Amino acid sequence: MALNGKIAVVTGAVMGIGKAVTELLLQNGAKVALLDVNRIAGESLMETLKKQYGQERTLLLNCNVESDEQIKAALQKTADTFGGIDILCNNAGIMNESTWERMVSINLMGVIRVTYVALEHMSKLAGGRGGVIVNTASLAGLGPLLNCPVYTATKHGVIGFTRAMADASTASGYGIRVNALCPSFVQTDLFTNVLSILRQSSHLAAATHQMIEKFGVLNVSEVADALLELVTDDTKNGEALIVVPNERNYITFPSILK
Ligand SMILES: NC(=O)C1=CN([C@@H]2O[C@H](COP(=O)(O)OP(=O)(O)OC[C@H]3O[C@@H](n4cnc5c(N)ncnc54)[C@H](O)[C@@H]3O)[C@@H](O)[C@H]2O)C=CC1
Ligand SMILES: CCCCCC(=O)CC\C=C/C=C/C=C/[C@@H](O)[C@@H](O)CCCC(=O)O
Repeated sequence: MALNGKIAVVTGAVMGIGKAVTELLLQNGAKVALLDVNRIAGESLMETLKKQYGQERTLLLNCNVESDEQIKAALQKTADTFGGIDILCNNAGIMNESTWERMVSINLMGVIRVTYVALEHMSKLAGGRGGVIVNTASLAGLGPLLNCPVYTATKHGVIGFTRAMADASTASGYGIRVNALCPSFVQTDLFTNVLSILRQSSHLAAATHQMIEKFGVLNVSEVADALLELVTDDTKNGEALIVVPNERNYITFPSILK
């Protein structure tokens, strides 16, 4: 998929990975609707983006992915403003085991909610143009993080949902590719906050620090570049792309499960 003129929706767009993804999509000619709950950071980012990319290529929408009503309004506003939706980056997520039900509602259910509303705009069966959906999972979606079992579960769920939706799209003729991005640790506020929590209490802090040592810490640009590959490579559907520093690999799932 060539990005010039394409219309993208990014959730969790104003900080961290989502901000890097938004900027890379804009650099490649796309228009971007930024969906987030952080108004202050969003308005500050929009000032920068409008100076760099003009007034017409970005749209900031206050949208909590826990709210079906807010999601429907945001995607309708995007379609009305830009003329449709071609790309969806389900990126919004948190890591807080002490509010695990909210984490499930955002990390997994949020991906499901936004995907289902986006199908009404993107699917060729609904009059859409087709397109691509990339869900930000995690390396913790492929293997367990012992200090955050519920976070692990949400990311495993994102990958399972991604692969099932990819197969459903192919079988149904939606014209939409659906892929998952599985980064290791990434230098963002989410990661910094986790480290501060570990310092305070977790008896599993040592094990987590060992994993950080083992897998390394990515910068957000490396993650955004990997997402761009999933967006632009029309051969990719139902894939899970692992991203670690200086390396990217597509996971091969057991053939019995294909
Ligand atoms: N930072 C890391 O080490 C890794 C992060 N990930 C995943 O990447 C995604 C982005 O994480 P980061 O950029 O690190 O986090 P971040 O905390 O830097 O940014 C997350 C963004 O999502 C927004 N957000 C949070 N809850 C929301 C909601 N209910 N509705 C709409 N927006 C909401 C926040 O306001 C923020 O702008 C998450 O899904 C996370 O699980 C995956 C692997 C590693
Ligand atoms: C705890 C902070 C979570 C931050 C957000 C993330 O999603 C980071 C995920 C990064 C890495 C996850 C690694 C998971 C590894 C497991 O699959 C397991 O293989 C670890 C085994 C480690 C070892 O070999 O000892």
